[in-house]
Amino acid sequence: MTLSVQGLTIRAGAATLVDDVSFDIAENERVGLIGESGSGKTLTAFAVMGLLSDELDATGEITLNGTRILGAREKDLSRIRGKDMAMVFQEPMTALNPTMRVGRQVAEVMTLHGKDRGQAREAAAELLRQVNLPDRAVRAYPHQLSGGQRQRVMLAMAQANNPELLICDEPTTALDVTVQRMILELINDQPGSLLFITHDLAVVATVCERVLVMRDGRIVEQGHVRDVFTRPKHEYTQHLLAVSNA
Ligand SMILES: Nc1ncnc2c1ncn2[C@@H]1O[C@H](COP(=O)(O)OP(=O)(O)OP(=O)(O)O)[C@@H](O)[C@H]1O
Repeated sequence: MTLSVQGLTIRAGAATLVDDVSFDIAENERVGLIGESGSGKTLTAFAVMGLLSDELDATGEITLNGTRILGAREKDLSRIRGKDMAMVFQEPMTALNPTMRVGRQVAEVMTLHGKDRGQAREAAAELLRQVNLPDRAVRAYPHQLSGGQRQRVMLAMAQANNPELLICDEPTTALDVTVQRMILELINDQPGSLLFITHDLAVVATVCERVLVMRDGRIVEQGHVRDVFTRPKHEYTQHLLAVSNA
């Protein structure tokens, strides 16, 4: 698996929200994406997933295993999304269908990509068990679960087809510390490549090998976590580290 993002620029009218962003993620590589709120992290992740809304104008090149993502037709993207790459969103309630039992939602990600319905149902129950959800979760609706449980449903869905690239967008922000730790361990146990958006530098230090630092739509610094965190070159990275150690 190789993800390549080259010169990604995203505009909304006259405003440039993401400005000439380039990075690669190699097979099994774990990359953290940090930076202040509004710096363009989520938009970058959405562009990689082919999920940018139509009113945004995106240029540059994004390829996954050589297949073009940016500008690809929805029909082609839907074959890749949820299969080769999957995303865990910041707020699971917006990504889950409130009217469908969670077991069925997890199963549907698999039937959509060709798995037999019965097998998918069994595999969904197993995936939900693997993220430490109680058996009753299979038949629950999203609103009947806690925030941490819903986030684990998202993780089960994201893993359903063993994607080569998993993107997590602040998956633990709204959760208490114990549940945060559990979700992080589950993410850490995932095979494959990872793009992990977070405000928590300690998480990046534990989970990731490489880190990208974004500010005002640009990547201001990128490198190995130990280099960037011990010898930050950019003033903004120095600031982020100083604040996190305070
Ligand atoms: N559809 C849109 N139209 C116009 N502006 C948008 C749109 N989506 C996002 N933005 C703006 O783009 C900027 C980057 O947003 P983005 O969500 O990528 O930030 P972020 O770094 O993920 O922030 P956070 O850490 O708070 O989630 C923000 O200023 C946001 O208001």
